Amino acid sequence: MRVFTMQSESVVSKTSSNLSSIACEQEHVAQPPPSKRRKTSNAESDIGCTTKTASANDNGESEVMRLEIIEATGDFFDAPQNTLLVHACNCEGSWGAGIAKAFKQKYPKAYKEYANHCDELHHGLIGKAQLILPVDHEKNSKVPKHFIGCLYTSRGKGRRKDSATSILGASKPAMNDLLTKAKAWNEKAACDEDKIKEVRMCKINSGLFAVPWDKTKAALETINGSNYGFVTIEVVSPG
Ligand SMILES: Nc1ncnc2c1ncn2[C@@H]1O[C@H](COP(=O)(O)OP(=O)(O)OC[C@H]2O[C@H](OP(=O)(O)O)[C@H](O)[C@@H]2O)[C@@H](O)[C@H]1O
Repeated sequence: MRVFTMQSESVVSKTSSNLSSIACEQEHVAQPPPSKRRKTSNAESDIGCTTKTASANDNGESEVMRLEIIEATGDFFDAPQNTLLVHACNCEGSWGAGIAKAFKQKYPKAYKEYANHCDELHHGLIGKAQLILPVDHEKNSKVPKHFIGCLYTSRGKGRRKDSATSILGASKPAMNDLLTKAKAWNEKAACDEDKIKEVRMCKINSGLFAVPWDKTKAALETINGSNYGFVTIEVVSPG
């Protein structure tokens, strides 16, 4: 068991064990085909699977680059290795419906980490995030090396879900928290194969949480991506 801490807070799930097996595998796993991309921002052409990283100016200072949300259509889970897949979660430990149910089916060990985290911290998770390492991935396995990002945007689910205003208010801090954890992970990663290479998200909050996507998108676009080294998030929805 290896716990990666920053400011005395658990940065990644505690049972993200066996990092050595995740670490530095010299794999040559075929990359899935790129999703069909539909540009809805003024991003540079064919930004494709590469998450832009923040750069420094001539004085060596980080430039302020707002988080850019690039929308595409395709299979959300058909993502390259080392992608961080992000979705919104309740704090009750349930991935029982919507895209969360698909996460539970595809990444059962990750689900246990999520559920344990909720058992431990419950509603204290609101506005925070959990970064789960690729615990379902093993060398040469068919399960891709995907990190999972849980944004705790509502305390409850179903009828007990928080108000749209509350969910919206929790979304930006939760994403800030996730990107902080992703940055910290990449800085500590032993080698390139361990790092998060890009960030992919569904239209969080827009389904069962019933918050209009444009509102969540606008809130996330105010984040200074250059603080974290990630300035682009690809949002992939079914075609
Ligand atoms: N299989 C699939 N493949 C690809 N895209 C899929 C998909 N299924 C849905 N989408 C899309 O994914 C976006 C988000 O829609 P969702 O309704 O999932 O999530 P949300 O963020 O509004 O709400 C979170 C709560 O839903 C869960 O349910 P439980 O509480 O567990 O019951 C959680 O645990 C939370 O509590 C929408 O664009 C959907 O079109």
